[in-house]
Amino acid sequence: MNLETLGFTTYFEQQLEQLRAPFATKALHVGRVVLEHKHMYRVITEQREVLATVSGSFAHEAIAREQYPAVGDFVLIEYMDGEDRAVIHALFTRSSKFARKVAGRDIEEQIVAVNVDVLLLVMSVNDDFNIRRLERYIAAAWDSGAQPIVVLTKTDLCDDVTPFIEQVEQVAFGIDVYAVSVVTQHGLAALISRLTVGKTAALVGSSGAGKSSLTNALGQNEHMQVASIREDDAKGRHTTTHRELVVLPSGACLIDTPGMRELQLWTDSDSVGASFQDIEELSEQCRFRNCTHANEPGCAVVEAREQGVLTEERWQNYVKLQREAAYLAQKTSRDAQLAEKRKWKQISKGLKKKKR
Ligand SMILES: Nc1nc2c(ncn2[C@@H]2O[C@H](COP(=O)(O)OP(=O)(O)OP(=O)(O)O)[C@@H](O)[C@H]2O)c(=O)[nH]1
Ligand SMILES: [Zn+2]
Repeated sequence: MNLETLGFTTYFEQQLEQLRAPFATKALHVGRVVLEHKHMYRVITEQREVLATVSGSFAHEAIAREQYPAVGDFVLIEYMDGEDRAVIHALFTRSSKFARKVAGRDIEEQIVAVNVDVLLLVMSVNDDFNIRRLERYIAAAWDSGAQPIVVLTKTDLCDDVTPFIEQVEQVAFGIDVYAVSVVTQHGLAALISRLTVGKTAALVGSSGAGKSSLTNALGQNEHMQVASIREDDAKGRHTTTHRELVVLPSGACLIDTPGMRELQLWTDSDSVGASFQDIEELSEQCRFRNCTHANEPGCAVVEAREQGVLTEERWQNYVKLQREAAYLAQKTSRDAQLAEKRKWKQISKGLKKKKR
């Protein structure tokens, strides 16, 4: 598998020399993480597939969880002699990142996939069709750095997809919409033509939206099987797992991880704004620059709502997402402050000990 097929674009190539420099005496290879085990990574290189762990100094320098490799990452690895094992020495800077909130008191980011170029927002045209949910996904996509694409599935189940596409286009500015059916194959070729060599795509969408069916339809005759990998666990039992990054016959890579499938919002106010450009544009027409769109005179947002140009549902969803983004921003900075405080406590404790 050559590096280009693995999605190693000029963005990553440009980092190579600098990243390699500190390891001049080592024979390093570029690889891509296709699966994350506990403290172990399945990595594909031009030559082979290996199981890799991070080096001691890598672990020493990685403080936050997000500094560890994730599915989709490019890494510099060193093969271990005579085994299909390797050591990860360095991580390439990511082009995009998907994270979710981890349940618990502290809000921690858990990375679910990285280096995704195209995010396929999968939604069916039957009972799963939900414009408000789509708005959330679009905000998350812009936030990550990936380009969103809407994929409406199961078109064979409705007589006319036009009204669905029109509804989507009203909330998805500048985003391409594809309507497909895996039953009739309708629209698949057009979607596949977007998934070319060097691109990495990922799927999000609710349960039953048709993600697995779509993956199978896109992955026919694939080079790198979605098929299971047999391995032995710590107790010597055979287990099977799946690669979470595969190369499609069209040449693109496809990431499909459980975390990605149930992606939640981890977003900021800017990306909410990016997916509600109509509201941002209206705000600029308000008489007062710091208009809260509540009851100020000359408010363009209120006017648009009254005239029905801006629907009540869309406005409410915008307010809700902004509130969530504000809450997260506040919570994150408070957690960061507390962490900083703890760190200095540790340091001053250490100093006191030394003095004694
Ligand atoms: N009629 C029709 N049914 C479809 C189509 N695509 C998927 N389905 C059906 O929809 C159901 C759900 O599809 P899946 O591909 O399993 O959905 P999913 O998004 O992977 O669901 P999770 O695995 O729960 O996340 C299955 O019964 C599929 O057979 C389609 O194009 N047309
Ligand atoms: Zn206003």
